[in-house]
Amino acid sequence: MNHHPIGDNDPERELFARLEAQLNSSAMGGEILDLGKARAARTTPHDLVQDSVYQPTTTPGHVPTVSPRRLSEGRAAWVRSSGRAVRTAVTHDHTRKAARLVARHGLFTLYGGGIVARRAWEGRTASRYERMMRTAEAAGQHDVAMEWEMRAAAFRSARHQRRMDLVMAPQRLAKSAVAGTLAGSGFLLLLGIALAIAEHNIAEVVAPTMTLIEVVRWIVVVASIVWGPLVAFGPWFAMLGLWNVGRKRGAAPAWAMPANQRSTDGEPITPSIVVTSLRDLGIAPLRTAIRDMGDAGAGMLGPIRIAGCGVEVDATLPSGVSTEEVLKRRRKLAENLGRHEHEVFLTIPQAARTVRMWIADSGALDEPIGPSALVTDPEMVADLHGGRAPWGQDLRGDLVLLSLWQRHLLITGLSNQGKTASLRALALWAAMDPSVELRIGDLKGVGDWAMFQGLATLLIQGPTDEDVIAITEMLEELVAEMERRIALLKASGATDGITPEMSRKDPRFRPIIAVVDEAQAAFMCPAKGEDGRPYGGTKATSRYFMAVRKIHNQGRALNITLWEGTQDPTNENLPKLVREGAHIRASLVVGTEEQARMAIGDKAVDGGAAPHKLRQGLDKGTVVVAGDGVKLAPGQAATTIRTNFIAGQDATAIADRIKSRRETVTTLTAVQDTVQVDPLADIAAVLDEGPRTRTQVVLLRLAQHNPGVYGQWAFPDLKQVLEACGAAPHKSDGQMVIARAKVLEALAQRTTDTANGDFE
Ligand SMILES: Nc1ncnc2c1ncn2[C@@H]1O[C@H](COP(=O)(O)OP(=O)(O)OP(=O)(O)O)[C@@H](O)[C@H]1O
Repeated sequence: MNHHPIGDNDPERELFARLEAQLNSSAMGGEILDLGKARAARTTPHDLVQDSVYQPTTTPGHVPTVSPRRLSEGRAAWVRSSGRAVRTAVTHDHTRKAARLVARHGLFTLYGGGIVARRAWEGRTASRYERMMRTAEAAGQHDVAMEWEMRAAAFRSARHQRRMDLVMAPQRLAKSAVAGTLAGSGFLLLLGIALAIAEHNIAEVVAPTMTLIEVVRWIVVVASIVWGPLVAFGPWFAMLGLWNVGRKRGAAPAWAMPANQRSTDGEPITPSIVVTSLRDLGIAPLRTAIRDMGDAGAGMLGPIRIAGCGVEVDATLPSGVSTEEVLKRRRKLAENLGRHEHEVFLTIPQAARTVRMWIADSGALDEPIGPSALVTDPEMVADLHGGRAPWGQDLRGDLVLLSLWQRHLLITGLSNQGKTASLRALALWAAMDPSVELRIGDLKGVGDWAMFQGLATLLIQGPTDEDVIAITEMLEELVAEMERRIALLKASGATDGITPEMSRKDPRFRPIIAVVDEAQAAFMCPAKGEDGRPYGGTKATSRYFMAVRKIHNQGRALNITLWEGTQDPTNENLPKLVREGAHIRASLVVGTEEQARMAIGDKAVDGGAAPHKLRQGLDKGTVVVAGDGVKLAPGQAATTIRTNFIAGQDATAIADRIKSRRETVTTLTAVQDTVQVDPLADIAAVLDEGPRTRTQVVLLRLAQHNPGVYGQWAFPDLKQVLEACGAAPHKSDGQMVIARAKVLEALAQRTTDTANGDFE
C-alpha cells in the first residue's frame, strides 16, 4: 500500500502534487503513445451554401403590372428566400464559431466565479479534508485517509481556537485602542516637547500631532479621488480575475470549446481523458463523486500501462456505482475516449468495484497480425500432453498458447468469419504430435479439411444427410471406443486413469480428437435411422446429440475429445447441454448478446466479454475465449485473441510436412470400415500354420487381404500393433518374423479381457 508522509508546508498542495505526479509519471511509466500517425488530419470541408436570392424579372424603365396573386407569390418567395437566408446565417460555421466563442468566454467567468467561491468556502471549512479522505478511501489508501482525518481534526481545533479568540476580540480591541491612543498621543507630545525645547518655540509642541492630522487628511483626499474609478472599474477587474481563473482551468462545457480541443479522437489516453470519460458516462452518482474528489478523480485510476497496440488501465469506482452500469455504457465510454466501440474492451478484474479498460491505439486493430508460427517455423514439433498450441496474440500483443490435452472445444461465429481456419490451425498443431489420432467430419465439404487426407484416420466431407449419418456413426464409434477403454482400464487396474505416459506410449489409449465442422447441420438433419431414431434434433433419442453428450460426459477421462465448429448459434442448432459440455468455448463475431451468451456462457459475458461487439467482416479471426485451456488473469472470465490466419495452401504445406514425419495413416471415409478392421485378427488370419512367418510376407498378405486399410502398411505399423499386445516381431535366422503362438495367445487374452470387462 502506498504511504505518503505529509509535509508541514502547505501539505494539501503537496499531496495534490504527489497524486498528480503518481498518475502522470508512474502511471504512464514515462511513456506516452504517439498516436499522431494514426490520426490523419481531419478537416471537414464546409461548402458555403449559396443563397437563392429573389430576382425580379424587370427591365429598366418598365413597371410591371403585377396581379395581387403574383404579388403574394412574390412575397411568399421572398419570405421563403429570406427564411432560408436566416437559417443559413444561423447555421453557418462562422456564426457557430462566434456563438461558441462568446459562450465560452462568458462561461469561463461564470465557472471561474464558482471555482473562486469554492476555494473560499474550502478555505474556511473542513470540506476539502473530507473530500481527500473520501478519495483516499476510494483508492484503498486507508493510511492516507487516516492522515487526512488527523489533519481535519487539527484544522477544526485551530478553527475553534480562532473563533474563541474572536469572541474576546472586541474587548481586547477596545483595550488596545485606548492603550494605543494614549501611548501614541504621549509619544507625539513628548516628540513635540523635544522639538519645542530644541527650537525654543512653544508652538512646536503640537507640530507632530498636526503633521499626523495632515497625513490623515491627504489619505482621505487621495482615497476620495481613487474611490470613484475604483468603484467603477473594480467589478470589471474582479470579473477579469474570475475569467482568468476559469480560462486557466478550461472550465467550460465541451460544446463551447474550439473544435481542436473538443475532439479527442485518437488522442493518447491520459488520466484526465479517462476520468472525464467516466464522469460523462451519464451515471449521476459517478459524476457527483468525481466532481467531489479533491484530485478530480485521478485517485480512481491505477497505472496506465502500455499493453500491445493499446493501453490498459483499472478504474476503481466510488461506492454506489456498480461495474455493471459502466459495462452497459461501453459505447458511450468508447466515444468519450475518442475511440470506436470495438477499440475498447472492458473486463472486471478481481478487485472490488474495479473495471479494467483496454483501449486500442486508434486504428491499430485494423492492422493485420503476422503469420502463424506453424507457417514460419518448419521445425516445430508438438506434444499434446504438456505443450500448448500457438493460436494468435491477445490484445496486449502477447502470444496466446492453448492447452488442448483432454479438453473439449467449441467455436462459434457468424458465417465466413474464420471458424474453420482457426479450428484447422489447432488440428494441424495437434497432428504434429505423433501419438494423436484425428477423426474429422466436415459438413461443409468444400475441401477445407482435404489436407488431412493421409493424416486423419477418418475424413468425412460433405453437406448431405448421408454425411451427417456418417459423422454420427463416427461419434457413436467413439462412444464404443470409450467403452472399450473403460474395460481396458479396469482390467489393467490403473488407478490414475489415462496418464500422459500411457497416452504417449500405449496405442490403445492414444489421444483421439474428433473434429466436427459446421456441426449445426448435424443438429438440423431430418434423417431417421432404421430404428426410427432421428440423427438430428435435441431429443433423448437423437443420435448425434446423444453421442456428443456421452463424449462430453466421459470422453475427457478416456482421452477422447470432441472439437466442434458451429455457425450462428441458436438453441436448436447448438443445444444448451452441448455448448456447456465444452471446456474451451470460443466465439468469433456473433449477431446478438444472446448468441454471445450461448457461445461463451453468461459468466464471461457478464464479466465484460462481448463477441457480439466485434465487427462482422472486419474482425475476421478474432475470437473471444472463455473456459480453461487459455491462461487468464485472476478473476478474468474471458480473453480476446486475434488468431493467426493459415490459408488453405499454407495448411496443405504444413500437413505435408507433418505427413513426412509421421507414420503413414490410412484415411477412411466411413466408419464402417474402421469398425470392421481388426488388425490383430487379420494378422492371425494371414500367418503360416508353422511357428513363424516373415514380417514381409505378413505385410504382403495383409495388403492383399484389405488393400484399403493395409495397402500403405509398413513394418512400423505391424510392429506397433504386435508390440501393444505383447507379440512383437523378433529376429530369427537374420530375418524379422512373427511367432504364431504369441499372436494366438494375445488374441485369446483379448477375448478374456473383453469378456471380463463391464461395458455399461
Ligand atoms: N485469422 C484470420 N485473420 C484474418 N482473416 C481471416 C482469418 N481467418 C479467416 N479469415 C478470412 O475469413 C475467410 C473465411 O474463413 P473461414 O472459411 O475459416 O470462415 P468460416 O467462419 O469457417 O466460414 P463458414 O462458416 O462460412 O464456413 C477466409 O477466407 C479468410 O479470408
